[in-house]
Amino acid sequence: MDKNWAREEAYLILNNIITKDAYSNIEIRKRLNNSNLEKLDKALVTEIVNGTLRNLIYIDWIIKKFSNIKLEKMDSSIKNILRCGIYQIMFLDKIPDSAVCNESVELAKKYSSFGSSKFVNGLLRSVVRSKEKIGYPDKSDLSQFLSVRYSHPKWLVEIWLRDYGVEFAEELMIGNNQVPPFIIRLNRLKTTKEELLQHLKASGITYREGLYNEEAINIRGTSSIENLEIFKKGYFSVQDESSMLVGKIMNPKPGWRIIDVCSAPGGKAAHMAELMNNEGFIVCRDIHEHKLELINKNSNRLGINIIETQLFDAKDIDESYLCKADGVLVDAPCSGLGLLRRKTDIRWKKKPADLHELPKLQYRILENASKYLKKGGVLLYSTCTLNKKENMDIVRNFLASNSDFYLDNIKSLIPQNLYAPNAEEGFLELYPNVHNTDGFFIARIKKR
Ligand SMILES: C[S@@+](CC[C@H](N)C(=O)[O-])C[C@H]1O[C@@H](n2cnc3c(N)ncnc32)[C@H](O)[C@@H]1O
Repeated sequence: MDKNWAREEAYLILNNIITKDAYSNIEIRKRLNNSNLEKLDKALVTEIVNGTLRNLIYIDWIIKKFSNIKLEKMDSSIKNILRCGIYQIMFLDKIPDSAVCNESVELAKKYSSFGSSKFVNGLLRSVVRSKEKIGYPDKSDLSQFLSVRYSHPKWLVEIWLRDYGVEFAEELMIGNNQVPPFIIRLNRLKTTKEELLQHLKASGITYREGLYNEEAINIRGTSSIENLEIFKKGYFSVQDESSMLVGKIMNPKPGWRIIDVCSAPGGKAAHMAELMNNEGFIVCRDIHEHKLELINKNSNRLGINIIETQLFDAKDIDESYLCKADGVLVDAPCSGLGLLRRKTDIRWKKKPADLHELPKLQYRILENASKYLKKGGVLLYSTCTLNKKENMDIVRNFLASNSDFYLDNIKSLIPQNLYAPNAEEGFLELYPNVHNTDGFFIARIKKR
């Protein structure tokens, strides 16, 4: 295994994510799919990039502690070399600290200058010398302490302290720093569970059952899922169990007409089509044309032919669909704060201002979408965020102004082993620290 190469690749990927604003999950997948590195090296690259991003606030706090140059003034390549180095020193046992220092110095010479390599050497060696006593900021400023301790932005810590209290907020942040499980969803239109499991085994992939959904399989042992023949044949999709619960709680029947107003890339629509045994009709809309293409490609791969894609802005109303649908899905654009484990860059790329406009947009989309529903139809509102203003507040406001709608008891629709204290009230909140899923919100609303 060539650790040097792997660590250079990790630095290059991290640099692209931070300086070119690339999405962490997409950048890692793209670079590793095209790389000649071996499987173990690829795993190390992923670990260093995601680990550094997950712990970025803490790592930057350490750099500030040891540097006589202000972080903001530092050359970005040097900053990112230091970040990768400090992650390895503080969090990884498998690489000796001296090797990390030496290789970071070589990277600094290659991607910056000889002078900067001396700075990198000095700083990293100081970190190594004091690593046992670096600690965290003082607890007198609790949100600052938690922000650095768990590498979450201070503004987000403050929202969660307000919404959940200290103990739960802290547990949530610990949950967000865990490596998430890799879950796939069996496609019963194409294969059986037994057959899929045999194929996984034959491809050297280890697996266990999902936690909540019988079509969920938790897998390990592959870094390039798209290259697998069984993926190309449409035997499965990649989807977290939280998202699968959207389909389960919609509980669509064969023959239903469904409108998915914010549908791309179409994971939940495809699941609903599978649950409907590919019988009925699903209109998938989005405002981004290129994303609709992904839905079409995915439907073909999965053998689904009941999905039709349409470019349509959910802020507008389509008179031709009024009172026509058995089910309407509003999987709303949101702040994505439930995905911190998976999309490791979200926590420092997101800004508080990004959250301000969302509730207005979400409310408008929900209100418009509700008009497409038949009497007795199901309106499902979901987000992958953990922010009450984008979740229950939207649903409550909607119900307050639309008396012909009510929250529907979902107890019989969710797995018995799922902790869901609000199921009878018609909604579900999922948390990484409680459910080991992405953070998610789902409400099932019915029209009288
Ligand atoms: C959370 S994602 C949907 C994920 C999808 N349901 C799935 O399971 O794959 C939200 C989607 O809403 C789309 N979107 C954002 N604003 C929209 C609008 N005004 N009208 C329609 N779609 C919108 C985004 O492009 C994005 O694809």
